[in-house]
Amino acid sequence: MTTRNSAAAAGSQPVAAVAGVTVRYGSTTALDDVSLEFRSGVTGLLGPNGAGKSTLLSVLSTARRPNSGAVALLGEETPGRASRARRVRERIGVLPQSFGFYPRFTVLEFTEYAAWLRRVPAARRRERAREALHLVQMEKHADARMGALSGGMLRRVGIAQAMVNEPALVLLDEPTVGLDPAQRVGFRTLITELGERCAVVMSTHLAEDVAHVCGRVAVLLEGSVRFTGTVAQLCALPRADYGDDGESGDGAVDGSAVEAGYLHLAGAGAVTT
Ligand SMILES: Nc1ncnc2c1ncn2[C@@H]1O[C@H](COP(=O)(O)OP(=O)(O)OP(=O)(O)O)[C@@H](O)[C@H]1O
Repeated sequence: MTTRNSAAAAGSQPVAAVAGVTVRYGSTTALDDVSLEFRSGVTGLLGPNGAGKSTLLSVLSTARRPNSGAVALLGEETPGRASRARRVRERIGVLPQSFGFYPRFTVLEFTEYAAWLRRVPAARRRERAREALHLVQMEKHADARMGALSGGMLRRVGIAQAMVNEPALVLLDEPTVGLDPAQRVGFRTLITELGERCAVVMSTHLAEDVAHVCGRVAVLLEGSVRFTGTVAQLCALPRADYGDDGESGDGAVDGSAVEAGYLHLAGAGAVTT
């Protein structure tokens, strides 16, 4: 049990928004008329395998253009001119579910390479790479080969490469998958810290991740948004009849309450708060 990220629940301006977004892969509709806004702090995208979470992150990263609908990122309407999309991309950090790397690269070389890809000026690349590695507590492994890292260390370097351009928006696709319980706890702390620096959108199918890290949450089921609101509001759904808001006296929620809210939605219509 932990304290929720209150910054995310605050009524700040949206950092990113999608309106009426539909994405199809052939005959599969991965996102169906999805409208969502993302603000500062950590927002969770919660849903089962195939719900459309990764597809939504690919739209938010500008990697995929929707078949229809509007996308606004960091104050810019996209998709639009290539130069505008590139400008936006330079202010976004992405941790995909898996990322490729040359195994003989050192951790520092890989992070500097990510800085180059994100068009960080040459004079600042090394400094930024070191700062990003410090953020994820990997600076003492800067000279280690990428191919020799454990899964948890690789995920940390993955976060470092996502933060190397000092992004305003960070997209994390299932960042805790494959981590052992202790690593997962450490990662939740790290993601909470990221949410204090920039807006973070994190996809997950783990209710515990949402309970520990997120201020707001959107539940996606079969490509549709079934809930948006605070984590406490999601927890309150099954208990609404009793006037229980799912929140303990210290503003904390737990994973089982999030899971109960999530399961409640399986048989319910869309809820927006
Ligand atoms: N490149 C693709 N080609 C065809 N269908 C795809 C492609 N990518 C995703 N899909 C389909 O789109 C739907 C949404 O997939 P998506 O990967 O966005 O879901 P997800 O919620 O991220 O799932 P997971 O938790 O398993 O990563 C699924 O039915 C999936 O099979």
